Amino acid sequence: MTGFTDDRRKVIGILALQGAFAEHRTALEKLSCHRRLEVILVKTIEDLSRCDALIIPGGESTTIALLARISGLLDPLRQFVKVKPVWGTCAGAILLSQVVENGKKGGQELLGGMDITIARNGWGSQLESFEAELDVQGLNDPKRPFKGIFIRAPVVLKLHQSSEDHPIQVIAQLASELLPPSFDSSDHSDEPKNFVALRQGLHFLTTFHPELTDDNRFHDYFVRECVLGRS
Ligand SMILES: NC(=O)CC[C@H](N)C(=O)O
Repeated sequence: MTGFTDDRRKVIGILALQGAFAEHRTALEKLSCHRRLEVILVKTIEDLSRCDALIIPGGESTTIALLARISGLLDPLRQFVKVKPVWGTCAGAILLSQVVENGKKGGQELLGGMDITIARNGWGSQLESFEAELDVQGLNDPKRPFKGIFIRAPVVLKLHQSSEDHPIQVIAQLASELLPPSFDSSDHSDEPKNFVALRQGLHFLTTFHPELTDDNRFHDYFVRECVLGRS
């Protein structure tokens, strides 16, 4: 609503079915603006209904989706994604994607939200886990690189055509020379395999784990741009 100021603290939920949810809570609590936030762990439909925004942590996307179905959260989460800001990290990024490749045999349930195709475990067994400095032009203090921690991370394969209202913005990239050999220049397509943090409209995804570092610039970005910036 134009001109409306909301003095209530924003409630940020962290989906707490499986994975690195506790680390996200710690990172949010260290933000300078944390007094404007209430951070809650989300395990039930009632928890979700209190949230103004949600973080879906890393872990195992198939397990998180299964537990969401069992706890009756899957459809409420799909509704939530349509109207409120969501940040997905790693497994959470997979859940936020529209299409997954290399998903679980027999199919894998997604929430959608970001118009992209993502490859689960996209780095393969060769580079299951690695750390790399990221170019973070979309963050505060952009000249300072960010240590990206990638753990069986997904790879963004394709940005789908998105409407002018909701363009996809690249927030962080991995230097091309850090891509595994299977992604080198022999692949002449312009698919964006080095895009590791993207924003589209309300939503934000990182294919790595900012919550496992002491650098909370991605948490600051999500809160500032997607949550508080909307009041
Ligand atoms: N660190 C992670 O979140 C790993 C994601 C995991 N490979 C999945 O499919 O969900």
